[in-house]
Amino acid sequence: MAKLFRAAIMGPPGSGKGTISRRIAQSFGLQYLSSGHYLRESIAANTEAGALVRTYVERSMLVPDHVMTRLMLPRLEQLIDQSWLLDGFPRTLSQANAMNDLCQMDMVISLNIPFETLKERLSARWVHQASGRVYNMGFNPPRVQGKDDITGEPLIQHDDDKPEALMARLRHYKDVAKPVMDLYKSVNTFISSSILHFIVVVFLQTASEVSFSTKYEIRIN
Ligand SMILES: Nc1nc2c(ncn2[C@@H]2O[C@H](COP(=O)(O)OP(=O)(O)O)[C@@H](O)[C@H]2O)c(=O)[nH]1
Ligand SMILES: Nc1ncnc2c1ncn2[C@@H]1O[C@H](COP(=O)(O)OP(=O)(O)O)[C@@H](O)[C@H]1O
Repeated sequence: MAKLFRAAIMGPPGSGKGTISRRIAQSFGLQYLSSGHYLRESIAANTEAGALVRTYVERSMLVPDHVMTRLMLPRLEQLIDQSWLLDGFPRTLSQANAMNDLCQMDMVISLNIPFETLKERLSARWVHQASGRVYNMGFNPPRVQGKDDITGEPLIQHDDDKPEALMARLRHYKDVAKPVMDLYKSVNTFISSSILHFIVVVFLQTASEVSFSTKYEIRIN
């Protein structure tokens, strides 16, 4: 059996985690698992658990660790014989420790993006609320302005993507992410975006059949 590959991507809001990980997963044939997606699914299911999750997500607060692990770990257990890329999980040390009890990660990618770039990207980010599909008026605009490509439903902008909210979100991200990064650095599974840039460039040079990659741009600080 081919060796399995398990990776996670980390980065502050607006760093491009969702955008790049969907593309990496698609081109390397990995299962893509997004914590945000499963949380939105749980909210849409209108259960008691979903109602609780909603109170956190609506305020851009981290959902409690025990709720997150109960949501994510069973899904990972089902994919025990597959390769995957995780977006948005683990986000805290407690989540990373719970993950480690289930399986070892082969690679953790951290996107390291300058503040000014995050600000620009988030102010131009439009999302389709129900699916979490993300657009950017400059980088990957929708086919019809203000409308989701698949459903045609209206796109929205999140209040906390505004520049005034960004500094606090970033500070919070750094506080929570640092112990997680330290953990993965200590077991040598950690790569920063400059190395990721190198990997993607090599990939571009060797996988010319993957047309999306030629359009991808990664900024490094
Ligand atoms: N210019 C540019 N924009 C990007 C890039 N990657 C993502 N974006 C846009 O930046 C915004 C944030 O990306 P997203 O994937 O939602 O970031 P996340 O919050 O880390 O998951 C979105 O509007 C994306 O369309 C990139 O490499 N270059
Ligand atoms: N691993 C996690 N732990 C706690 N809360 C999470 C986690 N992943 C996602 N969330 C919650 O879901 C929201 C949306 O997540 P996501 O779609 O990954 O967007 P973003 O990258 O902008 O935070 C977050 O603001 C947070 O409230």
